[in-house]
Amino acid sequence: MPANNEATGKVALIGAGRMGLALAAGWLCARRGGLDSDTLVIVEPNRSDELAELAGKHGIKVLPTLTKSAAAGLDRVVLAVKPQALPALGEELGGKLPRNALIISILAGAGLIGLGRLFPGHPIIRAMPNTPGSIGKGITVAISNIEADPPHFRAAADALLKVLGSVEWVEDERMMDAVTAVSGSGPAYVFLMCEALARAGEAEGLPAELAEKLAVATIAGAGALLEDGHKRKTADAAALRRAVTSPGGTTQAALDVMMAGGGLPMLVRNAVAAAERQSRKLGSAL
Ligand SMILES: NC(=O)C1=CN([C@@H]2O[C@H](COP(=O)(O)OP(=O)(O)OC[C@H]3O[C@@H](n4cnc5c(N)ncnc54)[C@H](O)[C@@H]3O)[C@@H](O)[C@H]2O)C=CC1
Ligand SMILES: O=C(O)[C@@H]1CCC=N1
Repeated sequence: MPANNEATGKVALIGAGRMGLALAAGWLCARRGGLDSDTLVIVEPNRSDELAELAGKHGIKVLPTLTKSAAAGLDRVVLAVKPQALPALGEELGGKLPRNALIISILAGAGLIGLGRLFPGHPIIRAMPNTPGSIGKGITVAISNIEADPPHFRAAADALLKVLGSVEWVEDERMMDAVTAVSGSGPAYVFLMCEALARAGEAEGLPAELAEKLAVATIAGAGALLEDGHKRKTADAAALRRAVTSPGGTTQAALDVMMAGGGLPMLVRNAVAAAERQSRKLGSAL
């Protein structure tokens, strides 16, 4: 791969499900991505309508499996299959990839050592994005193996991952399972909260459509306010929560219920611990 010129080489995306499609859509967006039909190949055995539409619009080749000719000249290979599919994928790709091709894995649990066994000698980056990345509002945390230490590898990965939003780098791989549990899975916790808030509104007599509208607007608005307070360093989540909570008021009544006996903080603590354990378990099975 040419040093300091991260966007010139050929990229293969292996697996175009939810996350793979979000990545590909970002790369093919002229303003953000910089890849085109000459530089991107997608490997996906199950063509969804979304994939067919995206590939058709940009003239991207979609292959059911990576051929030797498509692998020639690749400098970055992004793995976006389920962790359970990784061992078979290692065998499928083994020997086909150019020796110095950078492997970028977004698989939950899959550690650098295990990936290194499947792709020996390759520079490898383990990354954990999240679904808000599909609208450029995600956050990805990444770590590289020793072979990918030279800065141009990180720059090459950054260029691909940044289409999803911001990218943070860590040096201690043990953090990746916690990252997966917090920001990788985290959107689901917020969506569950939204579902629960809408259902509670309905239970209090609101029409379903209005309850859902209120729940969505409240979560989206609170998120935007939180992000603004964080960026401008004016208010954190606790300060914003206190600003809603009048003494003896309605919010206090609700928060008393949410905090009773450890309440929501303890539930979230236990939930994140379960996700972190599951990430390690997925990794140890590889
Ligand atoms: N969905 C999420 O919120 C996040 C998922 N991840 C990770 O991203 C990876 C993909 O997740 P999703 O996109 O949600 O899954 P998905 O199931 O939507 O997509 C996986 C795709 O891989 C394809 N596939 C399977 N075997 C293949 C092979 N040998 N070659 C090429 N393609 C193959 C499947 O047909 C499928 O379309 C997982 O490892 C997950 O841990 C990471 C961060 C967030
Ligand atoms: O649930 C999962 O395993 C994946 C990883 C993070 C979000 N989804």
